[in-house]
This record gives sequence, structure tokens and C-alpha cells, in this order.
Amino acid sequence: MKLLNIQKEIPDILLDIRYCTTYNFIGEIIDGYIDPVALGTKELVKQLKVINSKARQMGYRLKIWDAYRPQSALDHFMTWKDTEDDKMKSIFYPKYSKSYLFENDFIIEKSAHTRGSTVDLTLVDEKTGKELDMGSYFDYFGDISSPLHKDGLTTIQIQNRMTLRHLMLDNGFIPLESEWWHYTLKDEPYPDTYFNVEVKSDGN
Ligand SMILES: C[C@@H](N)C(=O)N[C@H](C)C(=O)O
Ligand SMILES: [Zn+2]
Repeated sequence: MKLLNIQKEIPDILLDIRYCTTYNFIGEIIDGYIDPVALGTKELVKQLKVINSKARQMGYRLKIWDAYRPQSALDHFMTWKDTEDDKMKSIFYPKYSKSYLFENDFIIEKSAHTRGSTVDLTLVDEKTGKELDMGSYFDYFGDISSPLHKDGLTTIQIQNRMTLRHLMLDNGFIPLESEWWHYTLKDEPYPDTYFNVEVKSDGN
């Protein structure tokens, strides 16, 4: 088995696997997501364990929105591109046309997620149980989601993004410059492999 169930390995991690629900930018359960779980390589899990324990010491919990993503999911995104459907536009991409998302690499055909060592995540305050305010939300496609964006954000929102960024970058991850929630393991074990197994609770 190359892909482990992350929550089985790190039980205090929280999940909200949006692509296994209809609350995502397409508004449908995405192909390849059978169970609402996060899968990843053992190397990803190892580093997330380190980050989880540092986050817990700081009073936070990690919450994952997506990790390994099958190629069939990316193919679903590409099929959606050529349809007229934009029912989730007002929530996830109010400022852009659907075609702009693809032309500007907010959505791509070959994603690091498919290699099993990339994760979309945020921090939750363990006292309140609430996500830290990052100034934009998962899969809000726009400039404001760029991790180093400052215009229109409060000092607290900028600080919260930096807390997550430092936790990830200081512990073996590299960022994506369009999404504050997206990090890829620097020394990923399968840099050229795009997996296409399903997301299921027993791993794959
Ligand atoms: C679709 C969006 N959440 C995303 O993950 N975009 C990046 C570019 C990716 O697919 O790797
Ligand atoms: Zn991502």
C-alpha cells in the first residue's frame, strides 16, 4: 500500500473532505472520492505528525480539506471545464469566468495532489473549535487567496496565514503561490507518478 489513511495514523487531525461532498467549486461529489478521508504517502504522514505535534503545542489542531487526489478527479475537473455549468461561481470564483480559472492555473490537469504528498489544510483553535481566520476560504479562487497577499486583509489574518506557512515551510514543505492552504512535501517520494486509485477509508 502506497497511500495511507492520514487520520488513522494521526487520530487528532480534523477532516472536511470537500471533494467527497457537493460543497465544492463544481457542486458535485468528485470522481474517485468514495469515502471522506485523506490519503497520503508514508513520507507525507511522517512530516504531518511532526507538524501536528508542533501545532498542538501552540494550541491548534490541523484540519485537512484534501490530500491525495486521484487523476480521475482531475479528469472530472477537465470535463466540467467544457460544460455550461457554473452553479457554484458566486461562492468559489465570483470575480472570474470559469475559463479564466483554467487559463491561469487555478485548476490544472496534472496536480501535485495526485502524487500523494500534497495537502490542503488549515489551523483550528482547539479552545474554540473554530478555524483560524485566514481572510479567504478553501478553494476561493482569487488574488486574496495568494499566501503573501496583504491588501484587504487584517493584521490577524496575515499573522494566521504566516503561522500556518511557517509551520509547513520549517518542516519540509513548499508552498503554492496561489493558495495559502496548499503545501507539497519538498522531498516527495513519487515526483513523477500520478496515481489513479480511489480515495477509500482503508487506504490504497
Ligand atoms: C483545484 C484546486 N484546489 C487546486 O488544488 N489547484 C492546484 C493548482 C492543484 O490542482 O494542484
Ligand atoms: Zn491543493
